[in-house]
Amino acid sequence: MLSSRTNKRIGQAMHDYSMLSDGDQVLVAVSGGIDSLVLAWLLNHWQKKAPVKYGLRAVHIDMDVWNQEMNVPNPLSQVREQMRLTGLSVYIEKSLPLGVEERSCFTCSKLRRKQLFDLASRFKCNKIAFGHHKDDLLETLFINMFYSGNISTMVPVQELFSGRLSLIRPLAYIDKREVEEAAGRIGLTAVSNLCPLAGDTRREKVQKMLQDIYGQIPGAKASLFASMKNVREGYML
Ligand SMILES: Nc1ncnc2c1ncn2[C@@H]1O[C@H](COP(=O)(O)OP(=O)(O)OP(=O)(O)O)[C@@H](O)[C@H]1O
Repeated sequence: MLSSRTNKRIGQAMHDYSMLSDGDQVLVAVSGGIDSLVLAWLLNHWQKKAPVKYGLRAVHIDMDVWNQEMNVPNPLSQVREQMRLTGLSVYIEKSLPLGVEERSCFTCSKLRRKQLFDLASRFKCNKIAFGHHKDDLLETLFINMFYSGNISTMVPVQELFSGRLSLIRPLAYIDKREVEEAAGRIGLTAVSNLCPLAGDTRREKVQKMLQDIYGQIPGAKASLFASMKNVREGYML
């Protein structure tokens, strides 16, 4: 159901970083956004044909605190419905409590990450799959340079806790447009994100800047992406 180009690129990323091995138990982190829905469909679909045998457990952290704050109904039934289309059942757990004074994008995502680590341990999963894609990786590279003074990004595979847990990003080689195209082919629809803090302004600024560059310099996106694999350390300060 994926285009052969998209299929090939995802396979390449999985292969380049040895993302999956026999016996892996993968916790699939599903926000309800289009990226993680496509990810869930993909991992479920590949499980049937992959040469390695792995288990899957999809989880969604219910951020009801934000729905209440925005006075909108909880979209859980939509998350369940979309997950049904991916072929995976989803375990839903309420988000950890977030004090009023702690409400920031940073704290919220830090707590969610911690909760995902706990869920992985509880479900005996050695990997957590995230829906980040190529555009996310490129934006993070620039956010880190502009705002934190370092050159780094989210990596396709990241080992934590002395290798007891790995984060994997199978969509790392495909861009947002390809994820959306895949979603269209599969018939998935994003569940809207009603977080009142949504719209990370730093990310939005960088997104706009990058779109502008891609429009002006043909091939810039491919070059920038290639640069992340081609750091000439001898020519850095
Ligand atoms: N509430 C959640 N429950 C489970 N996993 C989540 C949740 N929110 C985010 N994630 C995971 O973290 C990744 C990045 O989160 P981010 O907030 O950037 O995603 P999003 O843009 O809201 O949704 P998506 O990436 O699914 O389109 C998601 O792709 C997903 O794997």
